[in-house]
Amino acid sequence: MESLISFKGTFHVCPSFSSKPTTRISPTQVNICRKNSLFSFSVRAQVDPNEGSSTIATSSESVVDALKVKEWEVGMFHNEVAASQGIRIRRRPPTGPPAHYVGPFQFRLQNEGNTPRNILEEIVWNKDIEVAQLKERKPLITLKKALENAPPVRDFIGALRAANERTGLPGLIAEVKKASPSRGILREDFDPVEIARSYEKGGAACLSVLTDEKFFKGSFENLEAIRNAGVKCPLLCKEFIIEAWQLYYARSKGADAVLLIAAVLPDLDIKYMTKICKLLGMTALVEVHDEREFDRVLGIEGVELIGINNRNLETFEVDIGITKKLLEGERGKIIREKNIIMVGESGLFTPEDIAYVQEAGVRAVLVGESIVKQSDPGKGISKLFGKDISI
Ligand SMILES: O=P(O)(O)OC[C@@H](O)[C@@H](O)c1c[nH]c2ccccc12
Repeated sequence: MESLISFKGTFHVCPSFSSKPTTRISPTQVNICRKNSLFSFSVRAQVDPNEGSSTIATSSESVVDALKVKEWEVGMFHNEVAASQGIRIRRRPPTGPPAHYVGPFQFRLQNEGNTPRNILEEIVWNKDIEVAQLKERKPLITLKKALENAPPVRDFIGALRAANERTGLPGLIAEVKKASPSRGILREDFDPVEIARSYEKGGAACLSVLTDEKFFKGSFENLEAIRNAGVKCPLLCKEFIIEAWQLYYARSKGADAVLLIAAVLPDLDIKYMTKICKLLGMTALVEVHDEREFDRVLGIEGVELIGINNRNLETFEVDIGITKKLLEGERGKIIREKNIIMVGESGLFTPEDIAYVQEAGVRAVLVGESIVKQSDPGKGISKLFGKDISI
C-alpha cells in the first residue's frame, strides 16, 4: 500500500464499549493509504498506560458522517452510565459495529460487539429502530397535538387499591398476551377485545396490553381497540420504553399506565420518565428483578408502583421466590413506609402462588399465561384465585 500522507498530532481514539469513551493519544506516526476507492490508515502511537488499552486503528471508510459519530458518542455515554449502575443491556441499534473515530477518520472493526448478548438486548436494539421510524412519521409536536383528542386518563393505582380492599386479595392486572419469546404462541384464537371484556367480567382491576409486535405479537391497535370498546379497567401499555417519545405515543393510544424496566433504563431516565408520566396523568409501573435494581428504584423520588418480575428477561428463568427475597427485611420496611404498591409479576398459576406473593407483601399481581390460555379467560381468573373475585 502506498502511503499518501503522514502527520502527527493528538487524536481521540474510541475503543470498545467496555473501556472509557475516548482516550487521548499522541501518535508518533499516522499513515493514510488508498487502495482503489478505500482509504485506510495505520497509527503508531504511544499510549499512556494509565489511560487504558492501546487499541489502534485498522482501516477506515472514506466518508465521516459527523451525525453518526455524534449519535454513537451519545450511545457510548449512555452505555457507560448504564453500566456503572449495573445495567447489562446496551443501547445500540443493530446497524453494524460502532464506528471508531480517529481525527477526521472513521473506521469499523468487524464483528465487534454488534450481536445482542441476550433476548432483552435484541428486543431493545430492535425497538431503537422501530421508534426511530415511528418518530419520523409522528414527531413529538404532532403527538402532543394528538393528546388533545386522547381518551381521558383513568386512575391505575386507585383501581388496584380498590380491588385489594374489596377482595382482600391482590388486585389483578390481567394481561392481554398472544405470545412471548419464552413461551411461543399462548393462544391461537386471539381476539384482544373479547379477552379484555372477559377479564373485566372476571374481576380484573386493570389490564396490561402487550404492544410489541415482533416478539410478543401485540400491537397498539389492540390497545386502542380495547380502549375504544368501552372496557373500563385502566390499561397498562406493555411496551419496551427506551425514549420519552413513547410515553406520549402510549398516551395518544389511550394508555393509563406504562411499564419502565430498570434492567434497561438508567436512574435518570426512570426519574425523567416518571415525571413525564405524571405530567400526562399516567402511572409508571417500574419493574425490577434483583436487589440492585430494586435499591436503585427505591432511591428515585416519585415512584409509587413497583413490579417485581419473577422472570429474568435475559435468561427467561422464572422463580416466584424472587418476590419474597426482594421484599424481606429493610426493603419491605421502606416499601411500607413510603406506601408504595408492589406488584408480583410473572409465573403465577395457582391460588397457592397468589397467597405466597401476597404473604411476601404484594398488593397486586400481573398475570398473563395462566389466564389467557383458558377458553374463558374470565373464569380462568376464578381458578387462579381459588374463588370468584368479580363480586
Ligand atoms: O405470562 P406470565 O408469566 O403470567 O407473565 C405476565 C407478565 O408478568 C410478563 O408478560 C411480563 C412482565 N414484565 C414484562 C416485560 C416485558 C414483557 C413481558 C413482561
